This record gives sequence, structure tokens and C-alpha cells, in this order.
Amino acid sequence: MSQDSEKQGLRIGICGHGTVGGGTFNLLRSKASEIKRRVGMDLEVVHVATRRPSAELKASGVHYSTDVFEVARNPEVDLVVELIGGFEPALELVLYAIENGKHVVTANKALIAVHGNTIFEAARKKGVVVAYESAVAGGIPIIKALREGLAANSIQWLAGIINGTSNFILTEMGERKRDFPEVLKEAQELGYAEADPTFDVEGIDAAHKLTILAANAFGIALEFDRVYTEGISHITTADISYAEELGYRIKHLGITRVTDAGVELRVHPTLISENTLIANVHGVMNAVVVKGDSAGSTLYYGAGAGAEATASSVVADIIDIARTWRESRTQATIPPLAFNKLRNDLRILDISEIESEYYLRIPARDKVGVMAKISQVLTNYGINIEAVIQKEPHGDDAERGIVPVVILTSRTSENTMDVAIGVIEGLDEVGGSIMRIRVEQFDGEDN
Ligand SMILES: NC(=O)c1ccc[n+]([C@@H]2O[C@H](COP(=O)([O-])OP(=O)(O)OC[C@H]3O[C@@H](n4cnc5c(N)ncnc54)[C@H](O)[C@@H]3O)[C@@H](O)[C@H]2O)c1
Ligand SMILES: N[C@@H](CCO)C(=O)O
Ligand code: NA
Repeated sequence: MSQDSEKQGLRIGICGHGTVGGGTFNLLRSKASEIKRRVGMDLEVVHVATRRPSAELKASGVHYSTDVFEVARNPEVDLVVELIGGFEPALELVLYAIENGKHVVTANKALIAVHGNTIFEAARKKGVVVAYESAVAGGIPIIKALREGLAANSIQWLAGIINGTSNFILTEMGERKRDFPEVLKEAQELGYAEADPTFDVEGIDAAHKLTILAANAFGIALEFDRVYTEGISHITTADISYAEELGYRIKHLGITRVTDAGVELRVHPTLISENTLIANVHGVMNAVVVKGDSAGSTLYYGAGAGAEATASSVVADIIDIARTWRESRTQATIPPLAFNKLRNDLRILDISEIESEYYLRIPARDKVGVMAKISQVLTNYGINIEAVIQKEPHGDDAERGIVPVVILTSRTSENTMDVAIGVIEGLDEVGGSIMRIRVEQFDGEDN
């Protein structure tokens, strides 16, 4: 970085001018004087590159182009903001920016979860910062909470609603009985969804975020491939109603926990008691509960997606870098993860090794004795029935003589439940596959 740049403040290049890129551009410009008062220098956007520059960008007076690599090699740029998303060319772009001595801020959780180890190593060698607060839970400063606020704690577990699109869909299906495809379309229009929305509804985006959270909570490597990943696309409005009758809500959760056996790393729809705080997080809002040994449980809540909220976190990262950059003049010094040294003694557990309570929706044939048969199988596997609801058949089910039997079970291992479900599905009294949703108890968010 030249002497010139010190006088001018930190010069920013933005790659991608879509939902988050546009929000970041606008926020940096509308808040320029407030930011200067905070940081003591100008944070000036000097270059924006995006595939199709908008009329607004063209009219802004800021230099623009369509080639994002121009930003990464521009000698006038000190910090590159990567907001194009995806892997290619985002990985190449970020590595190129680092190679050219630029600090990098990105909202790209897929990129960090899958290629973070490579990117952080390249940044370390070059002495530049890679920051990604906006990649996890949008506007919630959860990375900073784990890295700074909770730095004195051994984290025991964390759990959260970390995909805004899924939470928005589940909320609308539950509260307004709207259909899945219609609500997904709205989430896309509102700028919440990923470019490929299967990342949202099949849990992949939440798995990316959980990978990043677990690395920062426990100091383990980024291990996206080890996350058990299940989305919300198979959840029906009937499941949401049955759960409600039982006093539960269905939320898509990311859960990671250290046990004596290893680390749980899983994202899936989950029944949680309606009395818990996170059961009452609706729409695009996200929430993460973190259990530390000193602080106890702390809860982080806020908008998980959208232009302004996400831009808030992007700009916060830029401000962090500007602050340390100014002090050290040549280098910024924020570590990429909350741990200087990673641990490799923790095994990631397979989903078959976890224990949980379960919600089962069993398509039973409308015959006498069906309930007795089902409960006998569960008893054989040491599983108790904690609650049951049996419904009148309706619609297609009625025609086929199918009655949904909904059961909440006692705690058992996933392995045992797999076997028990297989046996129940094989009964003559059962006419299809069983819907299984894990149930988690967050006693006052503090268990
Ligand atoms: N939308 C959100 O609420 C949100 C929240 C947190 C994180 N993110 C992440 O932020 C990133 C951007 O998401 P978005 O919602 O702003 O997407 P978007 O599709 O709205 O914007 C992407 C922009 O990048 C441009 N672009 C893409 N590839 C390009 C290329 N090769 N060359 C030049 N321009 C290119 C596109 O034209 C578009 O303007 C993604 O990594 C996403 O996961 C999004
Ligand atoms: N598609 C993501 C954007 C925020 O990371 C979501 O819905 O949560
Ligand atoms: Na965040």
C-alpha cells in the first residue's frame, strides 16, 4: 500500500453489484461521513465491476467495468469486496486479489466453507485479511461474537436458524397455509434466496454456514463434507399443523455440539417447543444460541438475508480492516478464524451416532389394531411413545384408506430409529414411507 493511500484512506473495489453488492455500495456512500467519524479516514469506493452495470451505477461517477479481475489488479484498490457468489470465478478472483496484496471481504459462505482453508493460508502468507461476517446469518454479528465477545469461553454447542429463505418459507406455510413453490418465488423476488435456491431449500446453504460457525466455535478445520444435510423441501403444511397441536414449531436448524464422542455437525428440520425463543423467530429472521462455559447461553437475533442487513456486516468488516490497517500502516491483522491453532483431535460424528427424540408421521391403514402393532415395534427397540395424535383420513389418503398417525418418541439413537422405521414400514398395516423429524429440547435455551 502506497503512502498515497494513507492520505486518501482505504480504497475499496466491489465485485458484483446485485442484492448485496448494491446494498454495500449504497451503504458505503450514504454513510460516508458517519464512517469517517468512526474510523478516522475515508473509505472510498473507487471501482465496481459487475456483469451488467446498472444505470444507477453508471450515473454514480464511480469507475466501473464488467471484468471483476480488473478490480483485483487495480493498483488504486486496497480492499476487494467479493459479492459475485459461487465458486467460479470467485475462488480465482479472491486468490488473485490476495496475491496482489489486497484485503478481501466476502459474503460468500459457499466459498469460505469449501475453500476457506486454502484462502486463509494464502492470506496468511501475504499478510492480508479475509473477512466474512456477512457470510453467516446476514446482519447478525455472529462471527465477531464468537471471535471476540466469547473468546474466553469453551463453546459447548450452538444451534440456530441460519437460512432466512427456509425460515421465511416455513413461517408462511405455517401461518398463512401458503404453498411452498409460491413462497419460494417470493423469497427469490425479495433477494433472500441463493442464485440456485436448492442451496436454501435442501439445507446446503445452512450447512455452509454451520461449517463456518463450528470452525469458529471449536477451532476445528472447515469440514463442509462432513455436515449431515437435510432441507425443508419434504415438509408439508400438515406436519407444521401436527407439530403445532403437540406444542411444537418446525424450524430448519443448524446444530453443532462437542460431546465425549466427537462433534455433531448437522442441519435439518427440527421440532422445537413453542415456548423457546428460537421457535418464535419468524420470516427471514435468523437466530443463533451459543452455549459457552463462562457466559452460559447467549442469543443472537436479526435479519438473516436481504440487501441492507447483509451490507451492514460487509461494511463492518471493511471498517474492522480499516482500523487495524491504519494502526499497522502496511498490514491488517485480523485472524481469519477465532483460533490461531486448529485442533485435529475431534472426530466429526456420523448422523447415525447422534441421539434425539423423534416426530414420526406414519401413513397407517385404517384397520383395527394398527396402533398396537406400531407401539409393539417401538417397544421392541426400547422406544417410548411420549404423545400421539391420530387423524381422520382426508383427501387422497382417505381414498386409499390411509390415516396419518403422528407420534412423538422418547430419546433414542438415529441408528435404532432407522431400524425401527424400517420394521414399521414393512407392516401390512402401514401404507407408505414414514416422515421422521428430529425433536430438540432447548430448556430455556440453556440445556
Ligand atoms: N442476498 C442475500 O441476502 C445474501 C446474504 C448473505 C450472503 N449472500 C451472499 O452474497 C453473495 C452475492 O449474493 P447476491 O444475493 O447479492 O447475488 P446477486 O445475484 O443479487 O448478485 C451477484 C452480482 O454479481 C454479478 N456477477 C456474478 N458473477 C459475475 C462475474 N463472473 N463477473 C462479473 N459480475 C458477476 C451479477 O451480475 C450480480 O450483479 C453470494 O455469495 C451470496 O451467497 C447473500
Ligand atoms: N440465501 C441465504 C442468504 C443469506 O445468507 C438465506 O436465505 O439465508
Ligand atoms: Na453475520
